[in-house]
Amino acid sequence: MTPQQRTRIKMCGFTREADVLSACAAGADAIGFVLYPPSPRSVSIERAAELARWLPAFVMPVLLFVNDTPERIQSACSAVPGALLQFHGDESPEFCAAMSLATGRPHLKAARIPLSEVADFDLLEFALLHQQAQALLLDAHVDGYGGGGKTFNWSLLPPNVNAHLVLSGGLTPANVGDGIRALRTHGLSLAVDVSSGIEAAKGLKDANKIQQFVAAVRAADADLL
Ligand SMILES: O=C(O)c1ccccc1NCC(=O)[C@H](O)[C@H](O)COP(=O)(O)O
Repeated sequence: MTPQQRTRIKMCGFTREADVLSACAAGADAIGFVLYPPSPRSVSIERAAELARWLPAFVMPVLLFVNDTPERIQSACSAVPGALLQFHGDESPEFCAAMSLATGRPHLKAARIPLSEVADFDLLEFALLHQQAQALLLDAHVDGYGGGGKTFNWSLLPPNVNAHLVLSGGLTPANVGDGIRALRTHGLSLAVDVSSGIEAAKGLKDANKIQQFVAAVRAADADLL
């Protein structure tokens, strides 16, 4: 039986102070900064540190990496106190665990799930491999590793995954309730993660969409809790 907990919300890909403030005011639990230069949402370590200083107590900064170096990960952790790490590339379980140990920071590991052959993705095996992760972020497999604004077929994921789950990939105010209902009992707990669905353009968030997204999550929880 999955413990009945409210759905926590991570919002990702921030580049502007005003957007960070909007997300925190709306009720985001975590704010992600993309430290992957090829992404249009990418910020420097210094910029991430500047933006993270606007976070109130108890709103978690998340630093997102794709196949990065231990040195740059360590440098980013020094610049952004208390940040959670998110590994969104091809990082091995050993690398992720070693970086959490070296930095003292928990990590999320992204599972990039094929859009069509979801059934071919062995989530139970992935969870077993990444047991050291604080949670698994279930994202759609898109070109460029992430932030693609596409959903995968949630109904094809197995239940009873022995991990905390973060549903990601193509979530919007219109569909996030369905995602919560589809996956609420699949893991030890459920959170949601969004980037494209709260944007006016890549890296530029829309305050109304942010508020609508949070309201939709709260409404889904109210139905289920
Ligand atoms: O957001 C990006 O540009 C990005 C680039 C490369 C790797 C990961 C990236 N984002 C990771 C996230 O956590 C996103 O929130 C997640 O992929 C969902 O994005 P979206 O489908 O746009 O909501």
